[in-house]
Amino acid sequence: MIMSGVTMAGAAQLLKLAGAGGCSLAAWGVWRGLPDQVVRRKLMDLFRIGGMYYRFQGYKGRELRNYPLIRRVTVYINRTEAAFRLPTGLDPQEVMKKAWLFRQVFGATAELEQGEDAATFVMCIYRTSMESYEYDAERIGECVKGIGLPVYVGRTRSGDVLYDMVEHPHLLLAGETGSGKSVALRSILTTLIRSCGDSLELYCADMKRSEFHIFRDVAQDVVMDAAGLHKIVLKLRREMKKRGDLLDHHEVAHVDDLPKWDKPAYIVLAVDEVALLKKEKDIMDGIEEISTIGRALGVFLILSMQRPDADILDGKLKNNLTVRMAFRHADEINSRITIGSGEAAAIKQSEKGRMVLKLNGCQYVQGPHISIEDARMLLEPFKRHSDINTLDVPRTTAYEPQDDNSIELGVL
Ligand SMILES: Nc1ncnc2c1ncn2[C@@H]1O[C@H](COP(=O)(O)OP(=O)(O)OP(=O)(O)O)[C@@H](O)[C@H]1O
Repeated sequence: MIMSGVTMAGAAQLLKLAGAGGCSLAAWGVWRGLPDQVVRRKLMDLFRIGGMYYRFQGYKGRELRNYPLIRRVTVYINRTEAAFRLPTGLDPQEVMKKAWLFRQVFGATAELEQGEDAATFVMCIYRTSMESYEYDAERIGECVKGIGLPVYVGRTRSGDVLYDMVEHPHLLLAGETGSGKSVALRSILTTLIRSCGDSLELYCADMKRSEFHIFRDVAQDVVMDAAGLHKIVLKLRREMKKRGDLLDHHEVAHVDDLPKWDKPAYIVLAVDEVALLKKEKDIMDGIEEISTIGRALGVFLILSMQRPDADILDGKLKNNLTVRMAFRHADEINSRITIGSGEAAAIKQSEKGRMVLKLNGCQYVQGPHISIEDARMLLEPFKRHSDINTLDVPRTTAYEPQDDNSIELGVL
């Protein structure tokens, strides 16, 4: 419900002052104090401080500035909205990069959204902050129904956020210690396991040796050190070679286009604290290779790290990790490495599980909370009671490649 740009009380006060012939200065003072006017002034200051204007030369070479045009400021019961349009020549990316500044000026509940028309933006200042909430397996199960490889991210004020890994393949989670990465990984993997069943083969590598043990006997393999991960990477490399041959044999470009009887399961490799593998060149090369060719072959990555490490994220791997979840970052520089803007540094320490999701633009999302005990209970029905590792078992498919020895074990 709209309360109107000029609040009722404010308008009444304004009229009273004007009607009584009260000094116009007082009326001006009241007008300036109206919520929408305060927002307009603060926005103009923000454009100035943030250099969000188009600079051009005027008469006698004088520098002139063309600022964004504030089209409206509307005060609703639960939020205040301000819409503005950029002047021609000002790059919208420059504004998106400085989205953190809107939170700094208007508080933690301010969010910036880019309109369909690239030059229009809407900033919302909500009255309440996004609340944390518990993982509800039944509801989330309903939400993700029908999605091939669903990643349930969390909630914004306008509803649930989820996506299909098949369309947006490789994911990076980054954030400082205690920001909520492990809980998010737990929730994402629990949802994947529960919704995909046999169409998913999960491999987990926990470099911190902290909690992936809950996926033992559910995932195909859970390893806690570099040597174990090295073996998995080698297996996946062989599997990718097989799948490449399979696509070639059926003359299709993606595993989803294979006939049903010959379609392999999706593979997800989740690595917690990948930065600890920085010196393991073989493993990092293997991970980079998956990020490059895995998509069409149905092999996907979920990587997490505390500090976004520029060495690891430089180059190919960073470009291939198309979806990023940036939990609280220590500073703007780190946040820029992860999502290309400083927004993740504006997340407060108390906002556990809050992230900036970079997927077709950036948005703030609150992830659900799930305890280790609850995850263990939800995974119980999916436990294998024998020790079958499917990549070791020959697949019974219609097509079996003849030459499978072209990749030497031990050499990546
Ligand atoms: N979505 C959430 N909702 C509410 N509380 C959360 C959420 N996520 C995390 N927390 C709280 O924050 C604490 C730390 O979270 P978590 O262990 O996931 O951090 P982390 O980023 O993995 O830290 P580290 O890198 O040190 O392992 C949790 O024990 C939990 O109490």
